[in-house]
Amino acid sequence: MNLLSNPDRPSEYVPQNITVIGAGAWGSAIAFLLNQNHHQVQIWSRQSEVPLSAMVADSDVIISAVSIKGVRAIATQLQTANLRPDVILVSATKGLEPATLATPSQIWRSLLPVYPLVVLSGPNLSKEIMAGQPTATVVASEHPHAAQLVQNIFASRNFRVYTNPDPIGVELGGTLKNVIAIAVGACDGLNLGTNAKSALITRSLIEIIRVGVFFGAQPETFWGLSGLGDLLATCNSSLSRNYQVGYAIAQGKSLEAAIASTVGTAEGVNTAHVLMEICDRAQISVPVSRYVHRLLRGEITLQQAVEGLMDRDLKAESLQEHS
Ligand SMILES: NC(=O)C1=CN([C@@H]2O[C@H](COP(=O)(O)OP(=O)(O)OC[C@H]3O[C@@H](n4cnc5c(N)ncnc54)[C@H](O)[C@@H]3O)[C@@H](O)[C@H]2O)C=CC1
Ligand SMILES: O=C(CO)COP(=O)(O)O
Repeated sequence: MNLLSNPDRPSEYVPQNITVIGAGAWGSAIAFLLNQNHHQVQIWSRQSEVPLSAMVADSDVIISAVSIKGVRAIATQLQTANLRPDVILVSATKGLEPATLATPSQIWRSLLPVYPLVVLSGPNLSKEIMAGQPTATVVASEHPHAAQLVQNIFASRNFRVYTNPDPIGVELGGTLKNVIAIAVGACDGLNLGTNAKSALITRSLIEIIRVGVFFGAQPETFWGLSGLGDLLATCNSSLSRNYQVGYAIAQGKSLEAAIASTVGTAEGVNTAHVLMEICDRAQISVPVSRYVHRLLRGEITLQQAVEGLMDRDLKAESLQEHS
């Protein structure tokens, strides 16, 4: 595929020096997309022999695609690196930090506040991207020029990129749907049917929006690719690791066995615990996520979770619920 044949690409576009941090499934897919667009791409991982600080010295763009447990360590290393003054940072992680309850972008902003930060999130199952299947994503930033630059470096015939001015909303859409994918995987594993699955996804979107609004996000962001879009992708695909964990639990596996049988990181397990701490403190009603959390902690069985959700008080279909 020829990058220059993309009619949307501005004429002043030039290939960039890009470092991708993280050589897991997502970092590899990101590097694959950028290589297809003829950028100078290097991947850094904990196994690399070159120190991260040396590798990023000439980078125009640095993209972090590590799991949440690595984000703070990576950002801390970059604090003392000799970064280009105009470097753009991109966060592609979907998770929440247990110790601080922070999102990845909040960690990046707190440690490296002077550089423009872009959040990349959307319905982006890495295996489909690696297979060249058509995909869309969102790049969100408070710095429109940075979002546009990242849009341009990624955009291709197979990868359509939208900008968005609500980074926290875009980030939370991708992060919180992982908890719901565990619920929907369990729903499918129990063969509860399409009505149940549809109800779970739809009611979950409302609770995701409640949390998003608490973080200062725009509700309409969650109707887009990084909210509803990623919910649909992750809850409808056995490629999703989070879905796989829920499905395996419904097959009778313990959480430990479900995680062990899943290749790669299922962030939703950790996210469920952190999310509950946030929602308990802020009194946000997230019934589906709460049942997932209790299930993962072994406090209830899957059958009790299903019954508990169906037995809740009758109410209006409202976003405003606070109980
Ligand atoms: N695989 C996918 O389809 C997508 C994944 N994501 C998100 O990207 C993140 C990474 O996911 P995957 O690559 O799929 O997981 P993975 O399990 O395949 O890879 C995780 C990566 O994080 C690195 N890492 C973990 N802990 C670290 C630490 N303490 N210090 C430095 N590096 C560390 C690992 O070395 C590895 O490179 C997750 O937050 C995930 O939710 C987002 C979109 C799509
Ligand atoms: O975020 C993803 C797709 O957008 C990947 O989902 P899993 O982490 O559940 O595999």
